[in-house]
Amino acid sequence: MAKREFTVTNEYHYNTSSPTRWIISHLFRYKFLIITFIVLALATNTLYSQLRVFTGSAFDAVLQHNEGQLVFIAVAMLASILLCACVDLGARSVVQLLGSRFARDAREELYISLLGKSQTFHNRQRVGDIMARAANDMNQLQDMVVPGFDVIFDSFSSMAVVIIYIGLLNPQLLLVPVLYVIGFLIALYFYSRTLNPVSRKLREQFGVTNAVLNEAISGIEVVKSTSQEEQEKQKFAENATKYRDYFVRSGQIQGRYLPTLLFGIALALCFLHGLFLLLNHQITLGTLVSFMALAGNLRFVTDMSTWSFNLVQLGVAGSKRIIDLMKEETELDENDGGYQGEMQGDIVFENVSFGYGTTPILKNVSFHAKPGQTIAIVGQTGSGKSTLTKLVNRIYDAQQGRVLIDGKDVRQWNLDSLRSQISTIEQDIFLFSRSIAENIAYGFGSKADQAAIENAAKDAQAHEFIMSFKEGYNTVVGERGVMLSGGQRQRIAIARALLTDPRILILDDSTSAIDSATEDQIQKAIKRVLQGRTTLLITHRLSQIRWADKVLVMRNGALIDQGTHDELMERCDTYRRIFSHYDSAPATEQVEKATAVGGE
Ligand SMILES: Nc1ncnc2c1ncn2[C@@H]1O[C@H](COP(=O)(O)OP(=O)(O)OP(=O)(O)O)[C@@H](O)[C@H]1O
Repeated sequence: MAKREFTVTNEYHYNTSSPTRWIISHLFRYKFLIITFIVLALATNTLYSQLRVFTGSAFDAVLQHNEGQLVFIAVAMLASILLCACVDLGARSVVQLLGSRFARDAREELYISLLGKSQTFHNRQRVGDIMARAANDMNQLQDMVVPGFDVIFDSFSSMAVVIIYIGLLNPQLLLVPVLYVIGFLIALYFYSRTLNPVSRKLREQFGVTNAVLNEAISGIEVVKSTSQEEQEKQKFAENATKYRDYFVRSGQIQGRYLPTLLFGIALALCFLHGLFLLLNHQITLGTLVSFMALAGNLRFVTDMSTWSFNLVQLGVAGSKRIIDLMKEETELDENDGGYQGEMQGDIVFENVSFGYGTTPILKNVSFHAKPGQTIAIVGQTGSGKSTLTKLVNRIYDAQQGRVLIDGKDVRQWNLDSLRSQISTIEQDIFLFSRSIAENIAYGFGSKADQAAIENAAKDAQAHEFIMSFKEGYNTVVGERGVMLSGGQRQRIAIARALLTDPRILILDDSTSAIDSATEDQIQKAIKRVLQGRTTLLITHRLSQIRWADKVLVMRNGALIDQGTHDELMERCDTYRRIFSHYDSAPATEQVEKATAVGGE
């Protein structure tokens, strides 16, 4: 079984070895619905064919002036029509239920799988492509069952029933229909084979087109500010054209569909053959009428097979894309049986090296943070400060060396237990498009009450600005929290961390452009959130560095020195360069200057 960072209890496991097996394993969860549908669909087709036979019998009754039989046939036809309508309604409802359950289960399966994927996986994937698979390919699955499978089963069962009925009328009449069915199946096989690769490419191109659109819309601010609408338009047009070309190609294949022509010829031959048997007194006129009406029923399967097979092909192509996504390798495992203790917050980096690809980013980093200590991390931009913190809660794993928490390698911890006791306040804070209260309570689930949320917000210096909104804590913050300023978002994130009360806090406070009143509030909030937990604090602010028990100085991925602010001022050149002009300029500026020096 593939590695996963998240699983749910009692999860149903589907066979993902191939698209067809996956579809079957989904559908077979609902055997009762399948059997009911098969029985009802067969009953509908039998009743429908019986109606054709009644029509022929009515002709014979008219020719024989048998009024009694004519009345009986009329009543039987009416009853059959009513029964047929009811049974058909049942069949359609059951298959709809089957299709929607299939789509729901598949959506849930994909969603759980995406939640369980590692950060490296999500870095690789384009969001637009995932969305295309999750939305459009999923819809394609539902269409594959209804009307796809529904129509295919219906037409093939109708074909079988028609052949049986014709055989019962007179076995000699089977000659042309059977030849037609054989020809039809061969043509259908070649049709599917030609259409299959085009359908697959069509689905893939849809994913690419969607990803391009998604990127342009997500980065709309950059597109506008750099006046690159034309470039984006062209890029989209190129992809949309490719999509259209596949669509046209698929249409051409459908247009060359042979069975429609075959059917016309077969119907004419059926009539000739029937006429021949009639003239030789082997069948009655009524039988000929029934035969032609039954043969006419084959038109349904001929016409429907073009688009219903196309739907199935698109569904199978969509299934393949969904399975491929679910089967994508992920690097970390949830480690269900791992260590689950209450965390003290002791962090040790032991000769840790790491790179995102082949280029090393962190080189042989070692340090120790005791429970409750605040460790500031400073260094030039791109020196690996954020990367270092990402190894603590296993967003990534160290490639060499070990990261230990409370003396245990993070890889030995149960992932959920590890991550739930570590909070991160990123530089680029992500808020969900939900209410402020929900955003603060995120990570605490439904356990947080309003009073606790408000207390956390007060401690994070956020209560005041939240109350200035008309809807207070119920204000919805817009996608990614766009309705809030950077400083406001940061305080919401601090409130979230205060509420979760983690043992280890990772705080990236590299933002600089904040006015002094807000700055003051943020400083207070950060000072409050540091209390009582081990904190890794990425910062450019001297005031915060002064609170730290230890400062780590990073340069080009190496930890070049560590100690208290005073010790480092005394012995570390790079560090001294950072703060040598502190008296007059803000710390951020100093770091920027030092970055230029440090990078030399
Ligand atoms: N997801 C990623 N995939 C590939 N490379 C990455 C990824 N994230 C960061 N890097 C690279 O790793 C290096 C270190 O980045 P990191 O974000 O850790 O630096 P930093 O010191 O936190 O920088 P800053 O102060 O600008 O935030 C950079 O060269 C960056 O390009």
